[in-house]
Amino acid sequence: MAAQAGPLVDLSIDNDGIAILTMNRPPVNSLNLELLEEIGKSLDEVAKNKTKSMILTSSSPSVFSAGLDIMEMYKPDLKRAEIFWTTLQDVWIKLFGSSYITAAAINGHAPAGGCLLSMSCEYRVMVEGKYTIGLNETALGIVAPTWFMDTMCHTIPIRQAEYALTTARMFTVDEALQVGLIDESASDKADAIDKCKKFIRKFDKIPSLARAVTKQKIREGPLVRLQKNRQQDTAEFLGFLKNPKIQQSLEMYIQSLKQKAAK
Ligand SMILES: CCCCC/C=C\C/C=C\CC/C=C/CC(=O)SCCNC(=O)CCNC(=O)[C@H](O)C(C)(C)COP(=O)(O)OP(=O)(O)OC[C@H]1O[C@@H](n2cnc3c(N)ncnc32)[C@H](O)[C@@H]1OP(=O)(O)O
Repeated sequence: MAAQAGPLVDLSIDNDGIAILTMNRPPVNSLNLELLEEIGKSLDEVAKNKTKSMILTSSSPSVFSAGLDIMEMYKPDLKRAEIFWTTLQDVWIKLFGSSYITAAAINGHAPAGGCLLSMSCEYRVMVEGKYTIGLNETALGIVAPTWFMDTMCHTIPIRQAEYALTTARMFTVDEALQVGLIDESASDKADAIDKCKKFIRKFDKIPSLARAVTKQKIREGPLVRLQKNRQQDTAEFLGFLKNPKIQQSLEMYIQSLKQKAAK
């Protein structure tokens, strides 16, 4: 993978007071420990500055995020893997449970953890193109953690979520629109950001405390479930990583990604 140039995230505040959080880990914004830590710090910053809203996007021209960095899970140092997983949990708790308004401008592919980040926002606009979005874990022989599933069930109807999760369905932009996995499509990144801003402006006349408490109450179930089961969730993740069969399939998966990239 290419060496990192520049900061892993960019956090800027526009003239309307909207925070734009841009993931910047070329080539595919795979979520390693350091990127997750930086996303977490930026979410803290947005909350601390009482910014009214945030748009999550990517600096890549074709990938929103490739999901978790496979290299964090392949033959890992178990202490780092534990910190990696708890940092991912923290990021999800901060994003899914945030009181400020959140939207994702999905400017490219969003498999697995990339889909999770976008679904944790309140609104999704995806750029038209040959991009796909979804939770593909079962295709990799693994089970998405319960909170990944809960997040999908908060986004699309439960029947569709069950079907998508069990079949590892990767949705095209049109299919995602049809099922409600995304709210709008856009011609390019600028259009996606504009559409996210239009969504954010819908709240101009809604009292912000009422909005925030309503959001938190509606999202309370999945949040409490993870908060109560964090240790068990982490233990399950580490248990997976210790399984030689999982390590073997990871190795094969990495090879297949590399072969595809080399073509
Ligand atoms: C995968 C099995 C995990 C098993 C873990 C075990 C237990 C865990 C238990 C529970 C956790 C479960 C939760 C998992 C959630 C996840 O997010 S897993 C990650 C799933 N992500 C993917 O499957 C996406 C794979 N990537 C792609 O499909 C494509 O790269 C893309 C995103 C569609 C982009 O395509 P594009 O053509 O633009 O790029 P390339 O494919 O050429 O890739 C460039 C470069 O980047 C490397 N790479 C791609 N994805 C990842 C990644 N997720 N992690 C690390 N590296 C990645 C790719 O190998 C290329 O590298 P290079 O050859 O060195 O250039």
